[in-house]
Amino acid sequence: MRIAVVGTGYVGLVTGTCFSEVGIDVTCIDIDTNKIENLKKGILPIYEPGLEEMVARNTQKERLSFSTDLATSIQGCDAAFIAVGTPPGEDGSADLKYVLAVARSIGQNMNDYLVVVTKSTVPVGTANKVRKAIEEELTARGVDIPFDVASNPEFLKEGAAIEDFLKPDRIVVGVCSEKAETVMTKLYKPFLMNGHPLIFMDIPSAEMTKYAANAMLATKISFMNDIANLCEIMGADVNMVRKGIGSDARIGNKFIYPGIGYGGSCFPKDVKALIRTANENGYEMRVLKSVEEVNENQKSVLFNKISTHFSGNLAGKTFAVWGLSFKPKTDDMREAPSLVIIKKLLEQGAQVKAYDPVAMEEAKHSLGDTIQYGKDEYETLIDADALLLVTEWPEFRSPNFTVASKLMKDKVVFDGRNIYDAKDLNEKGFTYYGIGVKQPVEQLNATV
Ligand SMILES: NC(=O)C1=CN([C@@H]2O[C@H](COP(=O)(O)OP(=O)(O)OC[C@H]3O[C@@H](n4cnc5c(N)ncnc54)[C@H](O)[C@@H]3O)[C@@H](O)[C@H]2O)C=CC1
Ligand SMILES: O=C(O)[C@H]1O[C@H](OP(=O)(O)OP(=O)(O)OC[C@H]2O[C@@H](n3ccc(=O)[nH]c3=O)[C@H](O)[C@@H]2O)[C@H](O)[C@@H](O)[C@@H]1O
Repeated sequence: MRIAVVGTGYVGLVTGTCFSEVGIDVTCIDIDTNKIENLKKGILPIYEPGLEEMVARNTQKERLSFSTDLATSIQGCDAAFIAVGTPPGEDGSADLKYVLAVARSIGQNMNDYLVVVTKSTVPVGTANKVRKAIEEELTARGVDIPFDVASNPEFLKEGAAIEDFLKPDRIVVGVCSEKAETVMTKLYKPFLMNGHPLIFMDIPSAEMTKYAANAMLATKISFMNDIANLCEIMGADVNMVRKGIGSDARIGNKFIYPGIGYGGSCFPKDVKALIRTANENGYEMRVLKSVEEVNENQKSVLFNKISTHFSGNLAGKTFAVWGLSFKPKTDDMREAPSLVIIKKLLEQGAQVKAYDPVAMEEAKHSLGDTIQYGKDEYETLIDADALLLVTEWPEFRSPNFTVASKLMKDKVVFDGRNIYDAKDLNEKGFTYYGIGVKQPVEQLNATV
């Protein structure tokens, strides 16, 4: 089989590469000439574990190629996947201009039956707009070429994208013809070996499934952040509460980790877009509005603890920040909570020295030289007044706190992801702050 994947970002590049890995001929297309030229040389636009090797392997086997030329690349394809961005417009709704531009381009160039699959996250009704755009272009050309539209939302997580794509919990496909269902079944057959379900449904339901999934996950996180904040007030420990509720299979132990608010390119924008879609249709998503509000507040929780600890005197203080990306194992800085915390510290006249294993180059696009960047995590600690753990990269999980204590000016840790043991740090002479975590008795006595 042969497919084209239009848009070579986090989703398009992973989708195209994984399809080629199972033996399908794939052309990945992008309008960004620089991106495509680099990909041809094996230079990837993003950091995603395992992707570079997989791209190299499949390019070498000539199952994966890169092009800016959509017109040529879609010829002879069974399906064309649209995987371009759908960023939030000013009113929060998903901006469909990139998706529809690709649809028009497909309509202008297709010469044979094609299934046009929307992989981008798009509101209910988008497949109809895609169909209309293609029909208009075919009419303008005076040709009548059969085609189908389908919706195939993507559920991969950055940092684990290959694993998620190759071994999906489920594959959701919205179709409206048997012919399209047959093509999609053939394409996904290699991924179904281990019993992962391929769920066919109508197109609006598939489009809605994507938003419902992200909204549910965001809700779990905001709920736990609310519980964490209450734990703190009431003298309970959210780490214990999380274990206590997570062992109930109905609740589950995933996505209930409190922190400094969810970030990334999708939860914030998809929650906004769903609220907006509902509004436009006369319905109010009350739960999701609160989810958003809790998340906005949560981004300030760590800063508020810092401000309280230093009695509001942050000018001239130096803070070591470990982790910049919105989550570990990615260089993605979109809506990263680190940006909010750093901005607040800088506004108060503090200095920031940060280290991230892969996201520093990307971070420089938004932070520039307003902060210093460390060669490694320990360098950031030299003369620091406190350490802020912002992104829970594996390399930050068990640092040598004895070394750290010798480098730092003041021994204070603000742990935005609850990865350190409060008692252990206290014993090593550190003052510890987590999110909804009980402070050790010794620390409380010392602060009183
Ligand atoms: N990033 C993620 O983890 C996930 C993203 N999604 C959804 O997938 C979609 C894509 O997201 P990302 O991959 O993160 O976006 P991205 O911003 O990383 O990549 C989009 C790519 O599309 C290209 N593009 C834009 N217009 C084009 C055109 N007319 N022709 C060819 N290429 C064009 C851009 O140059 C860019 O390389 C979004 O709707 C997003 O919500 C869904 C699941 C996971
Ligand atoms: O539509 C998308 O783009 C994707 O969005 C998320 O994936 P992603 O944003 O890559 O990363 P997640 O692992 O979901 O983390 C999102 C944010 O939630 C935070 N989070 C996650 C889990 C948790 O328990 N607590 C928590 O605060 C993370 O720190 C991060 O800031 C979803 O998990 C994917 O299924 C979906 O395909």
